[in-house]
Amino acid sequence: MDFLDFLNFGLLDFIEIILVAVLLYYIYKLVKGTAAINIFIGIVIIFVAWKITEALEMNVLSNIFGGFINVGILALFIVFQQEIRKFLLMIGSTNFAAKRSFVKHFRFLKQDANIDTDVEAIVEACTKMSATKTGAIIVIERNNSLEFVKDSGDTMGMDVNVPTLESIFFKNSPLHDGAIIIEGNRVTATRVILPVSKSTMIPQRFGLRHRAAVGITEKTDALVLVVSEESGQISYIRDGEFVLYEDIDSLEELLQKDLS
Ligand SMILES: Nc1ncnc2c1ncn2[C@@H]1O[C@H](COP(=O)(O)OP(=O)(O)OP(=O)(O)O)[C@@H](O)[C@H]1O
Repeated sequence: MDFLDFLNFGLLDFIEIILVAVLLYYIYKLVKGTAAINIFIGIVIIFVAWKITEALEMNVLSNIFGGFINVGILALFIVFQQEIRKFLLMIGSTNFAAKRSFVKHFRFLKQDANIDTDVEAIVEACTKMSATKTGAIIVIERNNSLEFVKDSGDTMGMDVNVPTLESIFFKNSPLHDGAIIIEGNRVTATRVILPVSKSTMIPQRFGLRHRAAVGITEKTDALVLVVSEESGQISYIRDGEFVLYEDIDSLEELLQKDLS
């Protein structure tokens, strides 16, 4: 009855299949639209070629392909450095309510993050800048630290309110270039240079400002609002993707929810 062994399908097998599916989904989400997908396909092709040449006893070729594969896990860590980092961040900042409230207990360590963000003021400032086609990029920190990008700009300590946000991005202001970082209800940095996304999924009409917004949300769980200088359009970017919303009230609701 050995050949029927595969029918002994237990609960653990079922759970394993679900977990593998979840893992594959996250890997796909990670490499979707990036150069990593081509590298991944390349590795799979070399692996298949290695197995075929090994089975056909084509020793020279199989040794060459085998040599590539045997460089192994170390090469994978180097090639997929960014993706592995993002993967770990993604796991670390999963939206489980329990995890979020757990992280919140440690927020007392950061004074700024302890105070609720004035979402209403941020959205109102964006609406006003949208009407005057004033370009802006506002990054709101959540659980992942943004310290690594803050260094590229100027350290600030201003309360979040409509006049402050408007005056930062006012075209003739010395602070208007680059992004601002908001922690809790404070603008803690201005003129910040964010990492630019290399994703091929971003439509051509979007320039560097929008790519920078996607870039920082690919690497961290920050939320970003962008006001386009060209069209006045307000974009909401989270987890490396543009979040669609119906009107300005639903944008405010979305932000409130994502920050709670
Ligand atoms: N890496 C970056 N980090 C932060 N801000 C950036 C970055 N790159 C560009 N910006 C900001 O975006 C501004 C304009 O960029 P660009 O016109 O290419 O963006 P865009 O996405 O087309 O936006 P818009 O619709 O407003 O023109 C720059 O002047 C700068 O303030």
